[in-house]
Amino acid sequence: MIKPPPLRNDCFALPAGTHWTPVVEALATLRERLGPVTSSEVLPLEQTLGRVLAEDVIALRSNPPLPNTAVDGYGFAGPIPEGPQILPLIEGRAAAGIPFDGVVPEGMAIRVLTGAPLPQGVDTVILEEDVNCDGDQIAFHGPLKKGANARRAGEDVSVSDVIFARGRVVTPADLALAAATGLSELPVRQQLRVGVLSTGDELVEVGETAGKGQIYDANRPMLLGLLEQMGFAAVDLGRVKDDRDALEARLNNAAEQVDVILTSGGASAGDEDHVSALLTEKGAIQHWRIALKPGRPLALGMWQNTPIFGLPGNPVAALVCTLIFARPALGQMAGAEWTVPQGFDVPAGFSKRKKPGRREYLRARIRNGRVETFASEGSGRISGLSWAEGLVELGDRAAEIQHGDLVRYIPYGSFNL
Ligand SMILES: Nc1nc2c(c(=O)[nH]1)N[C@H]1C(S)=C(S)[C@@H](COP(=O)(O)OP(=O)(O)OC[C@H]3O[C@@H](n4cnc5c(N)ncnc54)[C@H](O)[C@@H]3O)O[C@H]1N2
Ligand code: MOO
Repeated sequence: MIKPPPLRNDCFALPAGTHWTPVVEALATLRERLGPVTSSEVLPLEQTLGRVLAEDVIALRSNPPLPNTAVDGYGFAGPIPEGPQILPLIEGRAAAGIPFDGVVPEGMAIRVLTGAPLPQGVDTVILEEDVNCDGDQIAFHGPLKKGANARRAGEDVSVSDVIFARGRVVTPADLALAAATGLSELPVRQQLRVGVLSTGDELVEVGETAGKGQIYDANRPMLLGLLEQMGFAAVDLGRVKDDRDALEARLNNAAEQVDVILTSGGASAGDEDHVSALLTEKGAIQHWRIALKPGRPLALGMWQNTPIFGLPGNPVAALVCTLIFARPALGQMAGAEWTVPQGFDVPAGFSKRKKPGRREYLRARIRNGRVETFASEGSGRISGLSWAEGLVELGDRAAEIQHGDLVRYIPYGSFNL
């Protein structure tokens, strides 16, 4: 006679006998094994936003290129001693883009406008609001330090300085710095091509009529959107049924088109979980049981030299695994630095008991200085992903969290979302 196993209330309990790979171990494997696969090109500056720099970048010009005035006012030679001062004005003025070519004699002043290169003989400027002027001379109170209200040539960046390190992702501010230092083009890497494939007999396409037992493919638009926001070239590989031959054919095709493949669904060990089965049988699989909630049946493997992230089908798990595992790994494959998402310790606005021995991510947001979490931890509750503005990360060892305890909150923005 067979006996039933003891009942489990928590479907996420870590069954004995399986090796549960800690998150840090899986991350370390990815970091160690996945290197840059993209080639480089030189692009005009305006096409480089979000691209990864292929080389260190050197300033071709100083910023500012010449000493200049930081304010509208009057320029002269400093320093100026304490007490009332009267200086005669010389004819002419210096404005941004229209320098004054003459020399300002010692003891005289000249009208200057913000950004104007300092004329010869001028190293100090007084703000026009602090001056009385009758057209021929100016009166004001000292003291003024030599160099007051002036900017030194190269005080921000000197010609030949390294302004960006290889592997940096170009930001809008970087476009300003590159332009200011005379760069009209940058050496960047080509975008990493990341394919997204959904698996499952139950899936239909948005816009189609969903029959009984069918659901709309929600993961694909989400994953394609995530990848695009992270700066990768997202490639839609469509959907495939729970059929091993069809999946194999689709993966063969995908391996020729893209640098890396994300699948969702079929990552677990059920009868219809073909992704993990196929990878085990004909590819190579690195990890597929991770001490993580949600996202424990994550498959990390290779198919014809193309890395595959076999994401769990549940949308919440698919998103968490993409942010935690795929994002830094894809970044490194794209030639960028390995990234660790920036989090903050914030008092918990919730209490919770947790199984030690696995890491957990909860959908969360901050209200009134505390982190609140979504009402359900169900991995299919997609609405919680939209409700949330970030994730709470509970470390492997955490067991009991009480109101007011500090917990790690990682805003979506830390993942570039
Ligand atoms: N006996 C066990 N069953 C399950 C385990 C387990 O350890 N033992 N793990 C559970 C966990 S945790 C997760 S997560 C899921 C993940 O399994 P799979 O990756 O094999 O995913 P599927 O079974 O194919 O799908 C799970 C769930 O997600 C829905 N889904 C799939 N693709 C999409 C999509 N593109 N858009 C929207 N929803 C999708 C699918 O219909 C299922 O409801 O396994 C648990 N089971
Ligand atoms: O861990 Mo599953 O990945 O909860 O949804």
